[in-house]
Parts: sequence; structure tokens; C-alpha cells
Amino acid sequence: MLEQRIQQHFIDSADLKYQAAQALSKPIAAGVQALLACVTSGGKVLACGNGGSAADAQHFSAEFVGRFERERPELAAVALTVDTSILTAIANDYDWNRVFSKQVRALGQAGDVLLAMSTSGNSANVLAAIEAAHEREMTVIALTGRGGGKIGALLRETDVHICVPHDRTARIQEVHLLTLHCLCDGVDAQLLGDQETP
Ligand SMILES: O=C(CO)[C@@H](O)[C@H](O)[C@H](O)[C@H](O)COP(=O)(O)O
Ligand SMILES: [Zn+2]
Repeated sequence: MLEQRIQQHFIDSADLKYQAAQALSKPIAAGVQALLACVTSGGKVLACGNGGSAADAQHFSAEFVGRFERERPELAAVALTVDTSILTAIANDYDWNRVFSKQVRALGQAGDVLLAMSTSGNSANVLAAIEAAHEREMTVIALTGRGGGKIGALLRETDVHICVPHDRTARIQEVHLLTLHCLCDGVDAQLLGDQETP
């Protein structure tokens, strides 16, 4: 029955979030430190991903540049998923796999962060973006699932890997969104103090 099916989604999502709280609090805290190091030295975050993860890249950038829950100075972030002229030109003239990496090479500087999201860990354009970020001496914060896939193998020790312990894309995305909010909250808490949220 439909209502049962819906309730099962809520239960499965909540179960995974309980499990992931244990597994992910350490790498998420490392992600907060990487973001802080970036923004306090004048750096910016470039965010990318496909489909739901493209929406997540934009969601994160909106909260970084605008605000999360508390008033604070603007923080620099750009979602690499929004400029349809850039995206279509690169896809048309080169290859869809290069839509993010060419933007990373154009905009990325040492000390910036690439926030790379892929539930499978295998999207070729996200992998290429990570390679470009390494070329630019940027730190990568990767949000993945399913064991991390090829992204897990590509990351360096100085990068941060937040790998959701699940195989289903929707469930992984639900934890990615929570992770993004933890990252924003963590940065705010470090910048402004840990006062209670409204
Ligand atoms: O949102 C969803 C599924 O929940 C889809 O749009 C999903 O993001 C797309 O299939 C993506 O292309 C999947 O890419 P990835 O997460 O494996 O990198
Ligand atoms: Zn979705």
C-alpha cells in the first residue's frame, strides 16, 4: 500500500542518518576545517555534481554566499552547474565530461576548495574536476556513496572524503543534503561561536 511505502522511505532515511552520524561526523568535521582554512585565507569554494547533486551544489553555494541560519559575512562559493552557455559550449565543442574541469581550471586557485558530489563516486565529469583541482593545488571535499567508487581512489591524503555507507542514490543524496547543512553550520559555529541556532 502506498502509505506504507512512503513510511518505509522515512524509516530507511532515518535509519541511515542514525548510522551515518557515527560514521561521518569525523570526516564532516575535517570538511569544516578545510572550508574554514579556505575562507579565512581569502579562498572560494567551487561546487559540482550531476542531477540531484547539481541541485545540491547550488543549494550549498546559496547558503555560503547568502546565509545559512545566522547572519555573517558573505562567503565565496560558485556552483559550476548554472551557466548554461558555459555548459553547452564545453559539452558541444569538447565533451560533457569536461564541463566542470574546464571551469575549475579557469577559476580555481591554490587554496580554493572543490566540493565534488557523486553518489556513485564514478561520474566522469566529477572525476575530471577533481583532477583539475589537484592541478590547481586545491583541496577536494568529496561527497560520495557506494564505497566511494573511482573518486575514492583518486583522492589525496590532504582531501576530505565523506562517503555515505549506502548503495541507493536517493538515500545517499538525503545524507549529502544533511552533510551540506552540517558543513555550513560548522563553518558558522567556528566563525561566530557556538551559540544556539534560532
Ligand atoms: O537525483 C537523482 C536521483 O535521486 C538523479 O538526478 C541523479 O542525481 C542523476 O542520475 C545523476 O546523474 C547521478 O550521478 P552520480 O550521483 O552517480 O554522480
Ligand atoms: Zn533525486
